[in-house]
Amino acid sequence: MIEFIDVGKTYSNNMKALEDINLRIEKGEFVAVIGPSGAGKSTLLRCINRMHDISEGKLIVDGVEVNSLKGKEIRKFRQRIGMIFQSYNLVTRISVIKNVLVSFAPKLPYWRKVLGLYTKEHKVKALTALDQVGILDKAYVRVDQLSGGQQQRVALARTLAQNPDIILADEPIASLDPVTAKQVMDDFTKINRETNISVIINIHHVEIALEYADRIIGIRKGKIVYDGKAEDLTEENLNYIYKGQTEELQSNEMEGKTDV
Ligand SMILES: Nc1ncnc2c1ncn2[C@@H]1O[C@H](COP(=O)(O)OP(=O)(O)OP(=O)(O)O)[C@@H](O)[C@H]1O
Repeated sequence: MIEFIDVGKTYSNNMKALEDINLRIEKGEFVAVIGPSGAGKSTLLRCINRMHDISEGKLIVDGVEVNSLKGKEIRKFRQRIGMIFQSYNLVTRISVIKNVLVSFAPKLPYWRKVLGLYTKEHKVKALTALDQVGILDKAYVRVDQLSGGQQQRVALARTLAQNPDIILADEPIASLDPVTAKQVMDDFTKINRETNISVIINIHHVEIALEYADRIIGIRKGKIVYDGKAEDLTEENLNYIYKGQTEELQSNEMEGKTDV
């Protein structure tokens, strides 16, 4: 379970990115975080795995108070949380399987790490993860020979091989065409249903968020302005989540500001 209690996040430039966040996400939920650009979606996600430190309140993940973790504890904690990015974060000049095997590197003794010697068990786990996302046949292909959607699946397989409790995906389909985007979202759904891993996706495509997620969290100016079932989200709710942006654009246009 992920619990935000009165969480706030202010960046060092005094930008208040999150304010009064109170949130509880149970194990196995499929949640989409939506909101206008700059609303705080990435910040929210990245606080969960301690890529960013919170400035106020408490953030508890499976009983662990995230901000109390230090050094090695943080690395161990992050092993339980898979992170998927828009840019895939793969090493494109090496094979698919080698990219997936990287997820075991933190657990390897130094000499094995240096020599890139993974165990048979690791290889089986990596191949199983590739099978789960439907690209087992690409295991020995170089990543730069794959399409964007296939590369995102490799990233997902790498995360799965790590056997996480939670997957955080920051704009995972932003660089994909609509058909491939849906295939990748289907993968997330399958993983979520089959393994009960919690999936939290930060996403710009509202219609895809509504189609795939069970729960929608709408953020506007660092605050949660909607938290409920996808099927209960109304046009009015959506206007409220995104309204601020529209209003600001209009008022900036009226004031003659074009740099927004
Ligand atoms: N490292 C940082 N230092 C300072 N300010 C930051 C930093 N990262 C984000 N911000 C600011 O915090 C606010 C929230 O940013 P965040 O990236 O979380 O928004 P977002 O909703 O994910 O936006 P987008 O959809 O455009 O990615 C923005 O105003 C942004 O400029």
